[in-house]
Amino acid sequence: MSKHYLELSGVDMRFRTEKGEFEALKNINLKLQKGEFVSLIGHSGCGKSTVLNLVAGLYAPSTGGVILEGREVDGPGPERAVVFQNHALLPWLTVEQNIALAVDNTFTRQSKAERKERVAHFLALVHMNHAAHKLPGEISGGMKQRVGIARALAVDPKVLLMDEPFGALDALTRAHLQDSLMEIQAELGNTVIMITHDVDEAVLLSDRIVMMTNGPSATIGEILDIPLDRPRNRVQLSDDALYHKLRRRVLSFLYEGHNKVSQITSKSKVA
Ligand SMILES: Nc1ncnc2c1ncn2[C@@H]1O[C@H](COP(=O)(O)OP(=O)(O)OP(=O)(O)O)[C@@H](O)[C@H]1O
Repeated sequence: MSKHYLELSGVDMRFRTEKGEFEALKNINLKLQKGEFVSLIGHSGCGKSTVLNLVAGLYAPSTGGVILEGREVDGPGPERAVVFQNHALLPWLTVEQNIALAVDNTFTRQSKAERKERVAHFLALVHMNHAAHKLPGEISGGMKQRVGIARALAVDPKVLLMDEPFGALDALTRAHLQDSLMEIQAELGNTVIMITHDVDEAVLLSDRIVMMTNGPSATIGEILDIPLDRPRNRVQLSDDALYHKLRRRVLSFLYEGHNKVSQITSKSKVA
């Protein structure tokens, strides 16, 4: 078994289009440890969602493979839960029922009482017990996103995949949810891959930031370690020199322009 928990190994992704084949990703190599929080950042269209879809098992790589705990991913599975930007809750079910549906489908051998308790636990974890009986149409965008996260976590995924989970939210709600996510991850220790366009969000939440070059044939340009102590406090970090250095490194990567895949993958540390 690979000593890494999750691995993308030599992954290329080519799509068939009307104009012929389009190579979105070229030679993606990434290894994650269990419990690691990794962000993917890069310009629009570089292939971040494609990477996530490959790990989710929604796409099969054209070359290479995705390996989780030594086994090749060959389709979607409950051990890899996805949270999208637009929460995708079923509008005719209450908050509680939305989570219960996922729990009931996954834990078929558990008693009704056990499943009910699980739903309540995850509702409480995202501070949504007070709205358990509301319909998605009756709650705010931030609350819907909390429910989406609870639903994803309630099935005990080994890997949580998040595609710009807070992208559609106002700054304050976003900050609250980032804090909640850090607390939850500290408690549950899920392995997370999150796509974001927000440099501050990436530095605040991540153990490592994976920076992608522009497509076509996008690849990993640089991987930045984020050695900031946890728990992290956004107010304290605003005065932290290392935080600013890391932030600057990501910004300069994004603004340097990476149209051509000229460099081999480098791993950088900002000391
Ligand atoms: N099913 C598909 N068929 C053909 N081309 C695709 C398909 N899915 C993605 N692509 C192309 O692959 C490239 C990467 O797309 P992807 O959605 O992964 O980028 P992204 O980095 O997530 O973008 P954004 O940040 O704008 O969401 C784009 O050029 C896109 O047009």
